[in-house]
Amino acid sequence: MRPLIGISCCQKPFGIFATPNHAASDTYIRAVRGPVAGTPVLLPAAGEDLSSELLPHLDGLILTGSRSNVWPGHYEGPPHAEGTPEDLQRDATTLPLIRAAIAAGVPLLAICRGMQELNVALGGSLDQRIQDLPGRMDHSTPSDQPVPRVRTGKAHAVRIESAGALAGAITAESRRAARLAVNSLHNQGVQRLAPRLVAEAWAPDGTIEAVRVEGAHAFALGVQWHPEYDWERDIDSRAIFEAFGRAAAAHRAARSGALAQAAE
Ligand SMILES: N[C@@H](CCC(=O)NCCCC(=O)O)C(=O)O
Repeated sequence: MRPLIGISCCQKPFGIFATPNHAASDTYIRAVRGPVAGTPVLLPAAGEDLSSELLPHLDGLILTGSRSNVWPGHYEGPPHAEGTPEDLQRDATTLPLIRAAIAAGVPLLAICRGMQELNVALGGSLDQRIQDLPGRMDHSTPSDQPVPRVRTGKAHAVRIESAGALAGAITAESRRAARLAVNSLHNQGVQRLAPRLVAEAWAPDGTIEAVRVEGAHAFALGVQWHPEYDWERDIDSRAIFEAFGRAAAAHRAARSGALAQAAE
């Protein structure tokens, strides 16, 4: 049996009546069916803590990227600029789910907005527009490039902590180089790092690009870039998903063993 991988959804208006729906990009589904070797399960932005109902059935959790942003009230930040997209229902679902998944030892891979949620869920804060800060790069989606290029192209390099969880997940060649080239589609980023998080990768301007959860019982990694866009061409993106998949498969085996023991 493949491990069950929860994928966080956003609440988005669909159709002529702009009816709220729950959605995640197909790129996450394909990554789970491919290098993760799991079964994807979409988790709705239900607006409430579903941890106790969901986590006993999940072997891994992917916190997805999104144009929307974590509500600043969750980290005592200033209100967003007018028109900045938010998703309060998603926040209300993912922030407690992240804390519970870490406590329960459910493997977790947090991507872009997901890494920002991880930082906020554990007590950190966010800068809302990195590009406006002195000495910082513009990490956002360039408006002058075709979208496919932005997603599958490389925007900048990141320096990697050579003895961390990310280094253990990527290829030996990139580990030795302590460097990766990544895409970049974000305005926000880590301001105050949460107490339990350890920074593991940095952009040239110092922006934190990857974190691990210190003392986590299982795989617990966040990345600010999007490996789901280019894992079919980028061996390190693929390796990150494969490492997460191995952790989810181990969780599945342990969970199956526990279920079998309980049935005796
Ligand atoms: N909104 C946050 C997080 C950015 C993010 O997750 N980007 C992915 C957008 C989805 C896409 O365009 O493919 C921020 O701006 O920092």
